[in-house]
Amino acid sequence: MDKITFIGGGNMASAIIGGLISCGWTPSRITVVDPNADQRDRLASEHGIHATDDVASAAAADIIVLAVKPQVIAAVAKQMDADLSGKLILSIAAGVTIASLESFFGPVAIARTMPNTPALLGLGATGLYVNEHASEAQRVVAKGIIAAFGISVAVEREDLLDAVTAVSGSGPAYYFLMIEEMIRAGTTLGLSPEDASALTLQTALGASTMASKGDAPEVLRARVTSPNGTTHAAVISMQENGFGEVIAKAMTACRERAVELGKA
Ligand SMILES: NC(=O)C1=CN([C@@H]2O[C@H](COP(=O)(O)OP(=O)(O)OC[C@H]3O[C@@H](n4cnc5c(N)ncnc54)[C@H](OP(=O)(O)O)[C@@H]3O)[C@@H](O)[C@H]2O)C=CC1
Ligand SMILES: O=C(O)[C@@H]1CCC=N1
Repeated sequence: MDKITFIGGGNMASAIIGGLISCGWTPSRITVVDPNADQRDRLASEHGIHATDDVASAAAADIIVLAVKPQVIAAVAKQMDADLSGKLILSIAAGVTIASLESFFGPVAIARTMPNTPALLGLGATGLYVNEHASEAQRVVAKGIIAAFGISVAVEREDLLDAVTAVSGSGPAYYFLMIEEMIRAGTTLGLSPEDASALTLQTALGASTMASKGDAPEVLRARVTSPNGTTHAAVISMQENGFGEVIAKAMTACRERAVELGKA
């Protein structure tokens, strides 16, 4: 059975580890490396996995997940300073290209991915691009790991991973912001924060569940929108205030930041 080591035990590693374990990975196959003792203690007690601060020890694993900030990866490679032939490196770092990763770790099998935090619930949406050094078996392993915490999309070109970051990697935050703002506005309109929150959250769940059943979002929206009714008034206001433009600009900024992070 393959052993997997996460370098970096922060938000995203926690989400993926939670997903792997709830999908049946035994904790004894999973190690996390993190310099922060509190972080290590939390992950070890929460998941029953091994936690260490010894980055070099990661080279012993079959699969090494790079779950540190993009700017830290070069230092991690220096600390490891090991021949990783035959291993699979799975990077989740935003923007960091396969060319950069190969310059740090050598010509080894690399799966560059872009997951998102709903992985914690098994509801992750992940983009995947695998380099030419990965065998078919390693590609299958990478897809299997991702499948443990949600769906995946294999992109045709590596640069499309930055678009994946703009859609789904950072995407949960856009929905959380929408939820925050709807609760705030509902409260301004007179509801208690508790009621505004309960109604907003159930509406988000209901809408996303309906949208996932196959009908196009514009069709579902049309069914809510009575002629010249209340929804029409709200949607017209959103469109007149540049809602589509706001989203498009935000996602472009996201992709540009991913490209920048890859150059850092
Ligand atoms: N959060 C998200 O939604 C997503 C994040 N990502 C990517 O995941 C990666 C991690 O992000 P995220 O989990 O949010 O970040 P976090 O800051 O939560 O986690 C990174 C962890 O790595 C630790 N760390 C720092 N240096 C080292 C080192 N040399 N060796 C081992 N561990 C180290 C940090 O410790 P300390 O805090 O003490 O420095 C921290 O615990 C990033 O590259 C990001 O682009 C990808 C998709 C989604
Ligand atoms: O904000 C970030 O940089 C990371 C990458 C995608 C989601 N979180």
